[in-house]
Amino acid sequence: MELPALHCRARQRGWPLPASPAARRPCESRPRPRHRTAALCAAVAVPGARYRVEERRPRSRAQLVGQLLRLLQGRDILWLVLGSAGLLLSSLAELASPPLAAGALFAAVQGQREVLLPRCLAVAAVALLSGAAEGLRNFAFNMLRSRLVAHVRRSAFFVLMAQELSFFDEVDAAELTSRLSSDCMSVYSYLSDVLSFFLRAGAVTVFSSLALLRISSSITWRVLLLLALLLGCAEWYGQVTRSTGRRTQDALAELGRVSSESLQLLRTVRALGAEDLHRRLFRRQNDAISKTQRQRGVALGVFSATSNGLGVMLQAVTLLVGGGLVLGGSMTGEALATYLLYLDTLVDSALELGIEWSSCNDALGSAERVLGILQTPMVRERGRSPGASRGDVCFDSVHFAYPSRPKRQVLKGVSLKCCAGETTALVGFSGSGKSSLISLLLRFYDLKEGHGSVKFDDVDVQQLDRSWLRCQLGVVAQNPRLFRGTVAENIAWGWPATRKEVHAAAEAALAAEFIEQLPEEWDTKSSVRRVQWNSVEGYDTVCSDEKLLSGGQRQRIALARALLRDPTVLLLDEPTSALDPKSSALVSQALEQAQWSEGRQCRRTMIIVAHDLRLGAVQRADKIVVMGRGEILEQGRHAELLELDGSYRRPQPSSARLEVRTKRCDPRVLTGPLAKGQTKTQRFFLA
Ligand SMILES: Nc1ncnc2c1ncn2[C@@H]1O[C@H](COP(=O)(O)OP(=O)(O)OP(=O)(O)O)[C@@H](O)[C@H]1O
Repeated sequence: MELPALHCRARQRGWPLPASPAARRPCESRPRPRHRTAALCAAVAVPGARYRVEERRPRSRAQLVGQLLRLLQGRDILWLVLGSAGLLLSSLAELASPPLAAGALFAAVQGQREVLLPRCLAVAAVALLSGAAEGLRNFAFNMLRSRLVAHVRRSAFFVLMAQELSFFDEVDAAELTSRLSSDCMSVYSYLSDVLSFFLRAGAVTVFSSLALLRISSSITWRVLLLLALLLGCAEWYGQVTRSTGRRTQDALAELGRVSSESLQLLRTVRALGAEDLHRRLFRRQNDAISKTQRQRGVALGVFSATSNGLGVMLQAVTLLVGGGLVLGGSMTGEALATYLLYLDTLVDSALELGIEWSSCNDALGSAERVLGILQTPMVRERGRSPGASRGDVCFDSVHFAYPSRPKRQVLKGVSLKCCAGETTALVGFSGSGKSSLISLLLRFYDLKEGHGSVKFDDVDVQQLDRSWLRCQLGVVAQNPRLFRGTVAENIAWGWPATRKEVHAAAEAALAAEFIEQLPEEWDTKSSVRRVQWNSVEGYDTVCSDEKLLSGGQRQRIALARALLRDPTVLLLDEPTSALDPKSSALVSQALEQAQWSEGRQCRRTMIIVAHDLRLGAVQRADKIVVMGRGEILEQGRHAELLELDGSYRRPQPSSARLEVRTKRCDPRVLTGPLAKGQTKTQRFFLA
């Protein structure tokens, strides 16, 4: 059968085709209970495994199939049994049909009216049975696939969400996103190919070969020789499909990365005048995809020509040898007709088998990657949740290196006590480890044993429940990010709050005034909220990251977010960086106001990371800690440090000051050639 006809037939039957994995149908399934997801993850988890996803790939195909089958539970088994029953019935019906059809044909040729009708009825009955069995097979396997893919995708997402931040330092988030979307779909095609289509084609190939051997072994060995050639050809085509498919997937992933980065950072791209560079990068990947598609097209052309030629040759050889046997009287005409019909079935199924073998291997690769995610151990440990907290923070001889750069010591024996209700300002050179201290307190990273400890209310943070700990700590990051949603939703993100509480938090963060003046833009989702909350204010304006709001406004929304949770400790990482003096003054005022907790009727502990030493909150801090190269250089109150006449009084030029100087001097001096032995810094100061 011709390849396009084969594809067309496959499409009619709802089988997936190897050339267009992307076009395969998406699948949905009913949500399942949580414990099921945990069970799925546990089923494939390898205890004690390292973080890298690739390192834990299963070694053999059998292991992989075993792992996929272990994902089947409960009702999945029922769908599997039903699908297999349909598969068996449809294969048997396909095998029963050639002798019945040949019998009916010969009854008509020989004028045997009395047997013609029953034979035709038998052909019709087998066709009906085959149709029903096909329907059952497709329906049951489709149900199975969609349920399983939804489980796998959800489990993979939950596993990723449960990872520590250090996991994402080591793997590419874009790659993980691609695995979640495209590879989960490929698991779907894997199941579709192997369980439904591939097994059926395999069964029909074996049974029809046996039937051919039974009818005439002398024709069959010649046929099988030619068939081996045909299978070799299909295997070659499969290899080409596999390698071009893999290259296309890689190029598509890169194309997605380039295009999303270009569009997300369009402002920066424009400001740098780098549009041409981005066009070139995009074109390179796009051309790579076209090239692999062209190679695939050539291979398809060669394969269809060869397979059609070999198919015709098979029939010619059968007619030649079989015709001789019929003329010699050692074979009946009916047997030859049955043989030809079986041959057609065999060629069809053998070609399908050859083609699907390759797409099955492709999908197996994807399944492997997805299972790699599922094998990543989740952080499950539950620590203590002591109830109320005071807000004492203590860093005790902390030595720390990021897991992705284990040789670079970021903190070298830092000891620091931040008493409850006091404000501590961490100042110092860029890269000296200030934000790393905050990350350790938040348990974004854990200290290794013997590398000191971080204590919250005199308890090592590693013994505390992460969620409880993070509820006690309110964070305003250096560059706060907003989610797509209304301003009110953004303030209450992940926290059950009433509208009144959202307003109070916005007021405490001095954000209420600008929020109320925001334009009212609605989308369907927020208009639901509008009815619920009966509100028509700027709080329902839809915003998203870096859209609509300025840096200072986003920082105040982040402060409102933190205050809504009424934490005992406020962690502020560069709260006024990149703000103009007016916004900076507003945020400073908001911070001063934010230190008093109305709910707890006490002062919060505040830890401020700052470059701007003029910030009121820094100068008024109970303790100012000056850091340099992972160590504490000096600490004390503002006046004490000024008196000390050390790093605090005469800091190295910070990035902000560098910026001011850069604006004043001739840019050519900064970009011109360096004198012999001169560093860029020396050139800058000379300028
Ligand atoms: N996720 C990470 N993985 C590896 N290294 C990191 C990571 N985050 C920060 N670092 C490195 O740790 C060092 C300290 O960084 P940190 O952000 O703590 O400094 P900082 O004092 O807060 O700097 P800045 O004032 O510029 O924000 C830097 O050398 C930085 O390159």
